Amino acid sequence: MGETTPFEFKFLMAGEAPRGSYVKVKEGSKDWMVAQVMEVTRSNVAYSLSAIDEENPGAKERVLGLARVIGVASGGRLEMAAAPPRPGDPVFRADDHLIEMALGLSKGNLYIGLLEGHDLKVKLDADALVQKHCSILAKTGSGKSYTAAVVLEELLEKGVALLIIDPHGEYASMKQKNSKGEFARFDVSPRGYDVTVYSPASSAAAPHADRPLRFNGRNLTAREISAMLPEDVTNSQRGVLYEAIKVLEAEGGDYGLEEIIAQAEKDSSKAKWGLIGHLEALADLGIFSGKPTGLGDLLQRGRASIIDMTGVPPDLQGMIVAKLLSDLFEARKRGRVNPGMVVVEEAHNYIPERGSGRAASTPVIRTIAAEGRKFGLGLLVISQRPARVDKNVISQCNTQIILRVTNPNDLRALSKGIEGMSSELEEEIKRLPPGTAMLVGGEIEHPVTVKVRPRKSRHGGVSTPIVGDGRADRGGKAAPPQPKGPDKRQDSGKAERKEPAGGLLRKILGK
Ligand SMILES: Nc1ncnc2c1ncn2[C@@H]1O[C@H](COP(=O)(O)OP(=O)(O)OP(=O)(O)O)[C@@H](O)[C@H]1O
Repeated sequence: MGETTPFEFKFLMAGEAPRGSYVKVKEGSKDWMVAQVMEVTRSNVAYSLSAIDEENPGAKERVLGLARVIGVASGGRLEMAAAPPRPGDPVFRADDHLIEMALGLSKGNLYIGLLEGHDLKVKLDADALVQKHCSILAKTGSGKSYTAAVVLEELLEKGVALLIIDPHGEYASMKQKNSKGEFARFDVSPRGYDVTVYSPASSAAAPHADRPLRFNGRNLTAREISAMLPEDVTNSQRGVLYEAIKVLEAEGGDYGLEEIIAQAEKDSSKAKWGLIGHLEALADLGIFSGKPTGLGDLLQRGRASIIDMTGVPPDLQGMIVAKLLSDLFEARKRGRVNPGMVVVEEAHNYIPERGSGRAASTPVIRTIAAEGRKFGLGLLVISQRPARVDKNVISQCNTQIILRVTNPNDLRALSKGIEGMSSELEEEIKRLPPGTAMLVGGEIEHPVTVKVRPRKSRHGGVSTPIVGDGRADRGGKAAPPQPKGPDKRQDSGKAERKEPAGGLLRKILGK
């Protein structure tokens, strides 16, 4: 009792300081100690059985806040608090400038949203995000693709070239302007972006695509084809491939996939059938026929190229991503294409964690995660199943954007893969409302909770209702809850604005 520590303190509230908001208290004579309100408790001794006061029970109500210390702002820098604040000292609502400084919010140039509990813009740093990679992890319906699109819009405005692997064709709507959202409150002007949709499927199967995605299928080396094959293709099957191509090369012929298949068929081993099956699936898709797509076209400054995988079987998607990203990474190493960022939606399908699947694309995405920054190729991975995404890749992502996650395995995976993830943060993550994200890492010094800004472009990830009560078709689950939050949040935002910054809150003795 009567204690404060350099880590936390309790205080009696006279004004408003909602959970998650920031407060300040003098540390010593001149510097401010900044703390975040973690818990708010309301109590009234008049209602305890031993002391019922029927005359004026309201007078005995107390609102207590528990604040966790972030640090001490000293000379424009945040330092660790060495001493506890003095019991009895007044606690104030922290002002915007101090919060910006303490949390490192002012360093960035990508506007993500408003800090929870304060109408303060939270910005991430474009260079750090691209060079040191980023992950967006959340359960379905939490606003994952919406938030991803907000990040992508900001990157496009900074002139970053984007290549988006889009399994469900959700991102094509970035071309169009958004028509609904709290634009004024978030200081956002709707607009569309320069986006080209490519499809690996035939033009009949993908009429919505702007262009087909095609590769040069002539004289592919055994290594190039091998890199496209799923991880579970055996060494004997790969051996058949190397033999077939060796013969075709020795004949000096100009060969394509058809010739490789025909040559592999001549092999006497049974292993050939598994290989031929994969090669035929690729040939049937027509991905190697027609004019090859220019790699330079795919990475253009301030523009997004979307690889829309709608209608492409999952194992072929992995093979296409493997080929595309290997070619792109090689071209980037040689400086033949612009720097840029590769965005992988539904990343658990393209870089599955061991034991939860295999994909041909795993090795190249791991390579980009490990070496991409040397060559100016960033990675943004998005998934609703953190536990099923390759931990090697997640741990390479310096900036994490986490929305609501409730599955215990996924929460465990977040804790393992992300530095500084505490059990308290895990609790927070379970409770995040849709459209509210926690930012961890990057240039942000301390995890922050952000109400993600409205999209400038139209959101294309809306589930299709299949029954009258608004249930959705995705995985048979109910439609993602529409964010009831914004209205409520707006109210609380207004209430907070009424309270003058620095409103006096009286601190009482510790616990
Ligand atoms: N920041 C936000 N502001 C306003 N609305 C939002 C915001 N974030 C999400 N939403 C709303 O929540 C809905 C669900 O978001 P989103 O489609 O991004 O979910 P998801 O997590 O990607 O789900 P799924 O896995 O089903 O694609 C969207 O239709 C959108 O209307």
